[in-house]
Amino acid sequence: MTTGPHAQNDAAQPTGTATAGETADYAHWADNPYMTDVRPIVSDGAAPTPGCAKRDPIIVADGVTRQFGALKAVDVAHLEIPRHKITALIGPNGAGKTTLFNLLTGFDTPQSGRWSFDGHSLAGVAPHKVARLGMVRTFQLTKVLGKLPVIENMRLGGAAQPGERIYMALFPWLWKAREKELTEKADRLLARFKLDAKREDYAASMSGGQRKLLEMARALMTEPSLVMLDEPMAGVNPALKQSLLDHIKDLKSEGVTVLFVEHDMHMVRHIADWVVVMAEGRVVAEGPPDEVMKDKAVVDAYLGAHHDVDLGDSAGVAELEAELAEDEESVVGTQDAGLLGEEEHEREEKA
Ligand SMILES: Nc1ncnc2c1ncn2[C@@H]1O[C@H](COP(=O)(O)OP(=O)(O)OP(=O)(O)O)[C@@H](O)[C@H]1O
Repeated sequence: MTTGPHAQNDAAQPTGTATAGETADYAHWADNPYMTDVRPIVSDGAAPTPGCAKRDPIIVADGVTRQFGALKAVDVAHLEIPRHKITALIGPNGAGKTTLFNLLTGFDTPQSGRWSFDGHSLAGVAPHKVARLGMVRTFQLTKVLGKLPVIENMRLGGAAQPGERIYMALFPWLWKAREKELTEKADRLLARFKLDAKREDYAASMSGGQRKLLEMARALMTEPSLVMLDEPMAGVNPALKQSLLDHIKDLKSEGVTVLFVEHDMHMVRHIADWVVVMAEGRVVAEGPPDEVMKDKAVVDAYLGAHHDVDLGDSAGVAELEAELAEDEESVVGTQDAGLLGEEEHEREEKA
């Protein structure tokens, strides 16, 4: 697939060298300039503090607030998302991650603030126009159309915009050519995501993981330069998880910027170049995954007083769960359990 941003960002093309230790499976990324770019993500000399300036931001948000009654769901003073990188947006349940996604993509309107994508101001821009500018998203609960075959879901992802439709009605032969082009693109993407065998199946017949893949494939129909994924791993079985991870890395290797919300800390540690942490609507920490997971504000946001845990380490998390089970103030085992509760729930489901 040829994705949009590459040609237009030649000046920003990374020049880093390949990092050592890549496995044979990932050999095709070893010489890829986007995968091996080692230049700092922050702008010259800046420390990785909440709201820090980036060397090459693709999204810049200022003073974005969203209140539901008395609750300030989002209160982001300043945030920059680095171009050509994979950024994870993490935080406990209710931190405001999805609301921020909704605001940035035009699915919700903030009480205040401004934000831009690739230099275009997006305040007040409708979601379909945001997508046309090159910024697409998926949803926590997939929005594939169950009663339509997979191929139709794909074609809709690249469907004509309202103005284009009138034009096509007047000149049907143009529509035929466009439909052929859309179908070919859809088939290429289905093959890439190994969903081609499901082409004629109703989307409703697919597993949760396959629907996530379909939603991601459909998002790529518009050849975006930024893909925003809301909990891509939720409900995905372990076999498909690896494939999803690889697809996300492939996007990066093509110069696509990825921003994703995720509770799965192993995934965050495995693929994120940068992590932004939200708690109670605010950005409370930012930085490379290894450093952020040790940050006191992050550990506080997730785990209260249990400061000695490495959030990316399964043994550490298991130990913590055992500790919390004994702790009367702990939310483990209740509906507020958040990250740890989800991991426990997933294990129960697998058992
Ligand atoms: N439409 C709404 N009306 C009222 N409150 C809302 C609405 N949408 C979100 N909220 C509240 O805003 C806060 C932030 O919610 P949001 O879904 O953005 O959090 P999140 O970080 O994405 O959480 P999770 O990880 O559980 O998905 C929560 O307290 C939520 O209940």
